[in-house]
Amino acid sequence: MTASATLPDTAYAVTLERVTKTYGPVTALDNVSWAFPRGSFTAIMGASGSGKSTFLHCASGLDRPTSGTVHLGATELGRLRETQLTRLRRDRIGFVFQGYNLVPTMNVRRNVTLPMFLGGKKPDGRWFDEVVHRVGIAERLGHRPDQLSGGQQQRVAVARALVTRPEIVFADEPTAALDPNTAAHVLRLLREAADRTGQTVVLVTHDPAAAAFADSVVFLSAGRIVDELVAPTSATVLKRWETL
Ligand SMILES: Nc1ncnc2c1ncn2[C@@H]1O[C@H](COP(=O)(O)OP(=O)(O)OP(=O)(O)O)[C@@H](O)[C@H]1O
Repeated sequence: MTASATLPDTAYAVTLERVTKTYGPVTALDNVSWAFPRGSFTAIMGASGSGKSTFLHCASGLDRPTSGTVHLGATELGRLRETQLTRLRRDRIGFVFQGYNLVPTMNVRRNVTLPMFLGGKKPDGRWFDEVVHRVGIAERLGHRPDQLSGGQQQRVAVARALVTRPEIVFADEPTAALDPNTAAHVLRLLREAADRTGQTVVLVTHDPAAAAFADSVVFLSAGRIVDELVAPTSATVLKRWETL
């Protein structure tokens, strides 16, 4: 079985075409099409329940759409078997999700390097040092998650997502538990991931200041994309948000 179909344009890291996701009677995503250019940083905003997490889960292959297709580059996710999908997620995607998903029995160093270990990759020591310093967990490498605050655990999750330099980073409210200073550090790291290494960043946030780090903001309402704001500022995001 061939695992990929060729799209006309693979300048896009992720492409959703007419994606619908229903949960029983609830339509969480309603016929959504969108393409994320490689190296772009996009924020997804919308009211609670508008479908942001569902969008992220479908776009990243964590969940399968009820209908429609999702491509990562030229690879159509719907054609992959579970094991292939798991490998693709591990090798090409970095996740920062609500709830952190840290392994409770492993210390911070092992949690951060886990994706590399699982992928059989050799850790890049310099990059590891830089990432743990920049997210402010360098002094905590020997601690277990239950010895850290919520914000510190969130930073470990961010470091874990960035340390493999994945092609795409999906982040669901990665700065929600952080103080403004640390949040800005994390957002700058994500910005640089797009600018310096051409990684594609998709960030779900409720925070206009966080969205202002992105190249564009996509607004969701009732499972549909209702607007895009290019070159956002906190003020323009807030203004658009108020009329959503
Ligand atoms: N596993 C599920 N089972 C049933 N309904 C679900 C499930 N996941 C999401 N939904 C429903 O789909 C809709 C969209 O949910 P989703 O979590 O994507 O929204 P969201 O915009 O991320 O919300 P929030 O900002 O509150 O996290 C909601 O009505 C939600 O109740």
